[in-house]
Amino acid sequence: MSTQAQVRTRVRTSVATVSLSGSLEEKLTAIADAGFDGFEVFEPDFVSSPLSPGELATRAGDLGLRIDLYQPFRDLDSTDDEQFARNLIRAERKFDIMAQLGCDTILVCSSPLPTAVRDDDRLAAQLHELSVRADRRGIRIAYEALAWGAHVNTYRHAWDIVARADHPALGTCLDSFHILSRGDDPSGIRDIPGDKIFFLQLADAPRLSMDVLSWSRHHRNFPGQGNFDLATFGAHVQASGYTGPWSLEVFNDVFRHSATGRTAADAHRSLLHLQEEVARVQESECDTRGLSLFAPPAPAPIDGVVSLRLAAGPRKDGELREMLRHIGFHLVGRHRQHDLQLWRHGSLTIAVDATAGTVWTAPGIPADLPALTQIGVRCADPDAWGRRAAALEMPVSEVDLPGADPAQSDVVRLRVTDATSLDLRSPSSGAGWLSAFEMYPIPVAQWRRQRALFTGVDHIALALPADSWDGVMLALRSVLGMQPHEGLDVTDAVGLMHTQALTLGDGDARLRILLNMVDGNAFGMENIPVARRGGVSHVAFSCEDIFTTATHMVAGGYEPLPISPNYYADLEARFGLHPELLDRMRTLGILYDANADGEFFHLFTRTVGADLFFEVVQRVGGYKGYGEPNAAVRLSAQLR
Ligand SMILES: O=C(O)c1ccc(O)c(O)c1
Ligand SMILES: [Mg+2]
Repeated sequence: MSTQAQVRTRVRTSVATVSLSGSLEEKLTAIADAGFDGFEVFEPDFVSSPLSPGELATRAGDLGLRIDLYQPFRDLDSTDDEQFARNLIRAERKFDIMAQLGCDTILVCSSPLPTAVRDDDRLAAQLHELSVRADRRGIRIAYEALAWGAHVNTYRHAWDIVARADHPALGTCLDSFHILSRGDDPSGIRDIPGDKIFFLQLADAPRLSMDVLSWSRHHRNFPGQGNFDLATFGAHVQASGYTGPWSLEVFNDVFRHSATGRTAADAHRSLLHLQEEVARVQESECDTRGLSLFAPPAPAPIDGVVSLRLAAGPRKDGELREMLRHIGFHLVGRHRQHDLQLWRHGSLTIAVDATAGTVWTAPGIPADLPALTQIGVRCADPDAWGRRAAALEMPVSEVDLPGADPAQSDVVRLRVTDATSLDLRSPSSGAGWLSAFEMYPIPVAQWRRQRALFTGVDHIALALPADSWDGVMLALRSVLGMQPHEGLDVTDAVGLMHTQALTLGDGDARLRILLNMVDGNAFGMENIPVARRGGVSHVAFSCEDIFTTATHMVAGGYEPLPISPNYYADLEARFGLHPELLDRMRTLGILYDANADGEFFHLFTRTVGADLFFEVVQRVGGYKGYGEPNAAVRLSAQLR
C-alpha cells in the first residue's frame, strides 16, 4: 500500500437544463437551491431565453454555479465538403457564445443523418479539424455517440474515432442512456483513459420496448428511478480515472411540466444515492480508484410494520370501523383530545382518524377518499434513520411523544407521498404514545376468544398520481434502500394501471410496498369511476392459513367478495386445482396464483369510500409476487 496520502476530490454535481421545467431563470434558481455545483446549457433553452450570454454567465455566477457544458452541437460531420465547411462556421459562432458564457466544453453528438461520414478516418479528420479550431479558442470538444447515430452509435466507436483524431482538445462524452439502452457492455469504459473522458452524462430509464430515440426523448429519469444498472456503470467510470462532473441529462415528459424545485431536489438526491451505490460496487471489487464518493449514514435494521393510521373523516368513519370489526380488529381505546380511535389485532395497531379535515390536508386527494396517512415501522434506532434521511436531503421530522426521553426521538417521520408518511418508531415509542389514549378494559373472555388471524402486514399499496411517481420511487430506494422489481401494466374494468413493487430485504421481506399509478393524472377527472380517481391503496395482512382466517372473518361479519364462477373454472383449467379446494375457495372468495417459486392465496374486502380496501394473503413456498393476474377479477367484484 502506498504511504503517500491520496488526495481524492469529491464528485462535482451537474444537471442539464433540459431536465427541468420552467424558464431558464427558474431552472437555474432551482438547480442552485438543490445544491448542484454546475449545469449544462441545453441550447434550445438558451436560444429561447431572453438572457444574453453575458447575463446568463452573471446569473450563474451569482448563484455559485459553473457552466459545465454547452450542448448539443449536432450533425458536424458530413460527406458533403461544402456542408462540413458551413458546419465549422456554425461551430465558431457557438464558440463565440461559449466565450461569453465562460464555458469551455461543448458536446458534439454523432450524426443520425444520411449524410453522416461513414469512413472512420475521414470522420476522425473532420473532428480533428474542429478540435484545432476549438483549441485556438481554449475550448474542448466532447464527442458523444447517440444510440441512433447513423454510423457512430456506441461508446467504443466514439472513443475509437476520438483516439484516431488524436487531438488534445478532443475527448469523449459518455452518456449512460445511450450505452445501457442498447444493452452494450459498459466494462470497456475502464480501458478509456480518464482524462480523455471529457464529460459524463447520467440518466436512468424504465425498461420499455420501444425505439431507442423515443425512449430517450420521453422516458429517461434520474438514477434510482429506473431499471438500469448505474452502480456498475459508475464503478467502470471510476476505474477509468475520470474526474469531471457527474451530470444528469434527463428528457422526461412528466418532468417537463412538474414542479421545478421538486424535480431539481430529486435530481440532486439521485446523484447522492448513486454515489452510495457505486461505492458499494467498488467496495465489493476492493477498488478505490476515482473520485471520493458521498457516504450517508448506513441504514439501520427494520423490524416490520406495526401500526397504521387511516384518515376516514367523519363521513367514512362508520363504514371503516365496521370493516375493521368484520376483519377481526377490536376497538381498544380513544384519544383524550382528538377523534382518534385505536384498533388492535394481535400485535397490529390501526388508528382511525375521524377528525374533519385530516384527509384533506393532502393535496389532490378527494374529500370522500379514506386515506392511509401513516405507516408505522418498528426499528431499533429511529435517530439513525433521521440522520440518514437528512444526509440524503429528504424532508424528515422528529415527533416527540409525551413522556418520552427528550434526548432521543421516538419517531422519525419520512414523507413518502403527499398523503402518506413512514414513521420509524423505537420499540419504546408505544408507551409514550399510548398515554394520550383512554384505553377500554377488555373482558378476559373476549381476550380468550380473540385469535390473532394475521401474522403481520405482507404489503401496502399506495396510490400515486403520475407526477409524484419517480420522486416516491427514488425516496424509497435511496433512503430506505428498497429494491425495485419489474413494473407491470394491469388492465381491468376501468382502465390501465401501472404497478411496481419495491421490497426491503430479500426472501423474508421486512417491507413490501406496491406503487399504483393510474394512466395519467386521474385526480379530479369526472369521467373516471370513483373507484379509480385516486388510484388504489390497500393494506394486505399476512396469515398462515387463509382458510382458517377467512372462516373466522366470516364468523365476525365479513362478507366474501362475489368472485365470478368463470374465474374458478379458469383456475381449474390453468392449474388443475382439486374441485374440493376450488369449492372452498369459491365459498370464501379466495383467489389464487402460482409460479415456479410457490403458491399464493389471497382475498379482498370491498372498498371503503372510494378506493381503500384490505387484503389477506398466504404465501406458500417462495412465491414473491402479489397475485397480479387477479387484479381485474378483484376490481370487477369490488365494483359489483
Ligand atoms: O436526443 C438528443 O438529440 C440528444 C442530444 C444531446 C445528448 O447529449 C443526448 O444524449 C441526446
Ligand atoms: Mg447525452
